[in-house]
Amino acid sequence: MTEPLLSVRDLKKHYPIRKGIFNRQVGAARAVDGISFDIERGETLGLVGESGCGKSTAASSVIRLEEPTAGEVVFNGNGRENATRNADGTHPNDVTAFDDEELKAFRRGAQMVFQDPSSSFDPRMSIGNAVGELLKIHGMSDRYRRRAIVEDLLERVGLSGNDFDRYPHEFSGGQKQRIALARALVLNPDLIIADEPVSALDVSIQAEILSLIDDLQEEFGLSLLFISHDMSVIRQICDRVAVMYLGEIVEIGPVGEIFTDPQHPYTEALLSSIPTPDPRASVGGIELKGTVPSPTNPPSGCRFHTRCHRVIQPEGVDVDQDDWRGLLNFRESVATGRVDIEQVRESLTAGGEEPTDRAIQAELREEFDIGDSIGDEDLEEAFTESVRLLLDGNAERAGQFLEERVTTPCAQTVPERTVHSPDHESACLRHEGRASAEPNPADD
Ligand SMILES: Nc1ncnc2c1ncn2[C@@H]1O[C@H](COP(=O)(O)OP(=O)(O)OP(=O)(O)O)[C@@H](O)[C@H]1O
Repeated sequence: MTEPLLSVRDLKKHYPIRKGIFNRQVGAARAVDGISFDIERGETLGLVGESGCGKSTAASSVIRLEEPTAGEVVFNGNGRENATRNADGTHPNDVTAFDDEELKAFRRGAQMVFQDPSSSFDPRMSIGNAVGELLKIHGMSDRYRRRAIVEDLLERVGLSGNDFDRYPHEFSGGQKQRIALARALVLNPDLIIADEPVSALDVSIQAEILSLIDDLQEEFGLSLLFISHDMSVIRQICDRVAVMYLGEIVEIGPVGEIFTDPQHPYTEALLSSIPTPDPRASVGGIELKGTVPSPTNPPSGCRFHTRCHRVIQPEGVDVDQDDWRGLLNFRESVATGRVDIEQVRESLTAGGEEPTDRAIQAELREEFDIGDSIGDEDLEEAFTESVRLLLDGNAERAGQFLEERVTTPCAQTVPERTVHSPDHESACLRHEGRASAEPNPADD
């Protein structure tokens, strides 16, 4: 078996949070919190997730635009193929340990393309010089040779060699992204990391650029790490996809399988948000409410449990899943002081309704999508009793009461990775008991 071009193991990037006059560290934003994946030669791996999941931080940590907090990034390109581990277990191709010279060489072999092509160019530099700049930096002093290489590349990305002397403002967004691709290719890299390369472009132009990336990948034998928040873009361009949520990879597998047989509820929810003519690929109707929580204080257990539509019910309980989700949301809102009984009273009165205790309870049921009666005596009692405590002005006790009575395993246990088929893994407690993935050596 050939070695992957890139092997990322347990990569972490934690940003320190500092406070006070002594700038003391009081916590950390765990933007990337232990991710592992490989990219084979010629392969495109997608990294998908909502805004704030840590995709860009992952990309810039891989390429060392940011210094990773921990983990290993083994890059076997640039003539560094077939290296073996050192006796002390470190790897000679570990980018995180490269010195300046090795880093410079690595940056020849791994290039980045960013979302906004407009801000990636100096408006005073011709696009030919912008594309050729890296050749100069990396030692090619013959400017006629540089020009010939750049003109050829401009043609390969669908522009003309005659565009060499033109300036960025003379080009559209799509054309600028073509120029950015030419610039990324000029040093003949093995890997391109593209961070949302089409999301700033019109939909009609997106397809053209995706198809260009596809062609270039084939022509140049490139590997790609392709970052996007958009599942439909991922489907068009990627071979495999890693789904990222709050600093972690929750599912990884071949694109075809992930689209037809998603295993993690977060993947289902992302898929559900794209319109598709293929009924097999649609898991419609799942609404991802709210936003990704802060990585400073991620939820316990499975990080997705606070938004998950499949969150597990306690042993022996079998109530309507929407009621269960609603009850957990209610518990969370009470715990964080976001249920304001006075406000409910006022809004009932403003609507011409008498704010009786019963009306307030009904209003809360509606607000949290909890049915008229939860089909489990204990849970129904937990709800009504906590509302009674809130009505009595005892919010703290209501919070404690719900915490004791409304619990899900998903908040308590960190899910292990489960293998569904070769190459397809996810981390969800619902699959516990099925074959676990081989332990990741970097997790030790
Ligand atoms: N320098 C920083 N200091 C503290 N927190 C940061 C820093 N940079 C990013 N973060 C936090 O890390 C998390 C991940 O951010 P990141 O930009 O990597 O996510 P993303 O998935 O790429 O989202 P987007 O598509 O919006 O860029 C976010 O919560 C963000 O606020």
